[in-house]
Amino acid sequence: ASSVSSAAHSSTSKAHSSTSTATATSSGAATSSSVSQVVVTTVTATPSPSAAALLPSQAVLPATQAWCPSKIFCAGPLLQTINIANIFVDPKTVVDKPTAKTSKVVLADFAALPGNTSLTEQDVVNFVDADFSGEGQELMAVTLPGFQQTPPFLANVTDPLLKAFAQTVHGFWSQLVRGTNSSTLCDGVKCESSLIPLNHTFVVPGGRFREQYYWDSFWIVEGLLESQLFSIANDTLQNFMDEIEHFGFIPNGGRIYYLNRSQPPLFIQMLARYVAASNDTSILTRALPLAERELLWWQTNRTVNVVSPFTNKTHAMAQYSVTNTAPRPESYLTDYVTVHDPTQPILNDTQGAALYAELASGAETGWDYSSRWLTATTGTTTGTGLRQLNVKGTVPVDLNSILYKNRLLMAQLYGTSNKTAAARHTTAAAAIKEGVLDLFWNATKLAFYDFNLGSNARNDVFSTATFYPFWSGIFPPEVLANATNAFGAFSALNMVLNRYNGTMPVTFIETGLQWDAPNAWPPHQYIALQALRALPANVTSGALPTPAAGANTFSLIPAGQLGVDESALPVQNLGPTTNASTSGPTADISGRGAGAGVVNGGNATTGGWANVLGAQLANRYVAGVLCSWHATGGQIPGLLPRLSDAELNVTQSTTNTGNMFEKFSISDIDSAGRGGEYTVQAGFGWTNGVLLWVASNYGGQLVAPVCPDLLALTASPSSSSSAGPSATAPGSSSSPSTTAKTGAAVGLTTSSLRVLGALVACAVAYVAL
Ligand SMILES: OC[C@H]1O[C@H](O[C@H]2O[C@H](CO)[C@@H](O)[C@H](O)[C@H]2O)[C@H](O)[C@@H](O)[C@@H]1O
Repeated sequence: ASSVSSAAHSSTSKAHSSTSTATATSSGAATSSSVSQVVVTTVTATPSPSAAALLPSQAVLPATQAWCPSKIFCAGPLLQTINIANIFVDPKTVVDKPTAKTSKVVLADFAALPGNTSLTEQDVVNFVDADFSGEGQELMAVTLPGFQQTPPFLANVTDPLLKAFAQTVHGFWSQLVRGTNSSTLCDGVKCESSLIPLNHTFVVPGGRFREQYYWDSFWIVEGLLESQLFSIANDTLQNFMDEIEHFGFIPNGGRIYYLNRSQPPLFIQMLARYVAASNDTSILTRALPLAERELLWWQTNRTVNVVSPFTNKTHAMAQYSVTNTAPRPESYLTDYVTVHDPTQPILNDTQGAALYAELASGAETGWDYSSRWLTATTGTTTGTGLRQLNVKGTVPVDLNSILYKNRLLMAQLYGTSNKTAAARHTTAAAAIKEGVLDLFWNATKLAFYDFNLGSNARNDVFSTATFYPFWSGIFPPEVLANATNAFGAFSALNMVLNRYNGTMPVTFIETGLQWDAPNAWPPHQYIALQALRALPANVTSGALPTPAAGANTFSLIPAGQLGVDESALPVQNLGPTTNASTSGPTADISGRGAGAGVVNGGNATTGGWANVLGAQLANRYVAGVLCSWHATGGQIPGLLPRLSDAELNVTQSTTNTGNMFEKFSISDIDSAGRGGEYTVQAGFGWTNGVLLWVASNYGGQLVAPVCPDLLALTASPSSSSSAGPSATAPGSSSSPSTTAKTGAAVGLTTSSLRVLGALVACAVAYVAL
């Protein structure tokens, strides 16, 4: 890097709300040419009312984790004490702060704090302020090399507003591209940091996710390739290759506290997409041996033999399974509370350790957390739900579909250059495919479900994981047999498009977990779209089925597929005091017929049912991203005026310039998803990547959406969803919602953690007595 100037806003704690700006100069470790000014952190300090209060007593420390030896950033007395003090809104903040002093001095300062019985929150605040610096300070923004204002894919987008929006999103890469700042990087002596320094430029998801993430990068790379930012895509791959070389696998994210786990293994898919888009086959010399190594890691560390109760055949299948007996450092308080929850039965050390392993395994899935991983789906508050995690007892359909596709891509990438290796991967793929069809496919319900090792049967939670085998090219014989069955496998998506304003939710179960209803995530819209595109033409060329008179699109779904009754489906609001009906013909808020009248579904599309659903979902995705961005302050000069302050006040966005959210909602298109253990993040890598991919691939079919009227939203008391055209006027102007919107934060945050923290304090005190 030639010139460097990085400004990092470092908010320290809730009790001390000062903000500092550090300017650093460096030669930089990033490969790109120059560095621009950027704010790299997002945490807002909030004053605590209880700074003078004594800290609650603590549970016994968990075992030290061999994989995470830092006495500062890994499980141990220092991290537990800071978390018990609960001085940050987000427990990830402190583990992303490099120390301001040597490790030795930090540990000595910690040891010098008053003993547990007289330690106050203010003592901990003072300690953190004195001994740690700003989170994310080891990273710097870098200027994108080869950035084109008008990349070729924009020519595919015909609607002028959407063309301009896609171009705006293309410009957002500059806000998310990072390099390691060698001048602020800790050497482990002068200071210590949790960052895994990377040699090459990378793109972060955004918000609290300040580092490179594994599976997020797949959708980021899809977008980078549309933007023709080939060198950044290459850099991303080089970083992953460095990690495989160094660690033997790709960690969840670029911090040492992620080193006990991976994430959905999409490196080979990124590699194949990069080679196809750039024609740069030279990368394969380094990449193929390392891809082999990654596959071997999954085979050695994450594979179980499953004897099928259906065919009695034995299949070697992959699962997410992490060895871990302590809270995740980045979610320390959350995990600690889950294990020590006083409203739940007391767990002994072995049970607590097993639950910590489940929590880490859940994070490895990328779907942290979901009813997919629970042994039961009742009693579903976050606390009680997570007690029921059964990730290690689950064989997931999406993971095995990804590995199947990885094997096929490896065979393709070797091609004729190494026929033996190609044949080996083709054989491995065939074995996985056999296992996927045997263990996960339910030929009656026409859907794929995870396999439960405990019950030796398929689970019945229907989720977007059902689309992964289709995306990877695995088609059950029933689907290949006829169009009715093929549609049946996608009939839930058809129902969503007709019955709701938003996109495909993860599941139809509302648990408060972020990978459940009502949340709809960008990666899954992409997978569903790709699954539709992958279906063979002979089963997709017919018209979109329509419900019988008096029925709605729920009736087109095979019996039992969703695992929930129609009356238990999420509700769609139609106005301040009106919900769509939960049964009968008016439960569909759209018009009927092949593509006609689906809210924000674009113009009627010609072609078979899969094309129609694809175009509708693509339009719906763009509607959700654009409307929520506009509702939080986004504007496009000359095409999309900024909303008035009165309107932006509804989303608390009067000083904002538009959020690209990480997750969305089945029913709201003007706000983000909700729930989970951290507040909704904006940025956002995969949202942008999928938006650009959709713009490129569906550009001619995209029509500017009708966004909800925000002022109408303030008209009424609380409700969970918003904003949709009324049932009588599909596709027309918006109708009101009842939700107080927020452009920034939703979910289990400080106050709920404080309450839980207090409960835990009581419980621990009680146990101590
Ligand atoms: O800090 C809690 C958890 O946060 C991450 O998970 C979520 O964000 C990731 C980045 O966008 C995404 O890859 C993942 O699917 C999300 O659920 C992190 O990956 C977890 O390991 C972490 O514990």
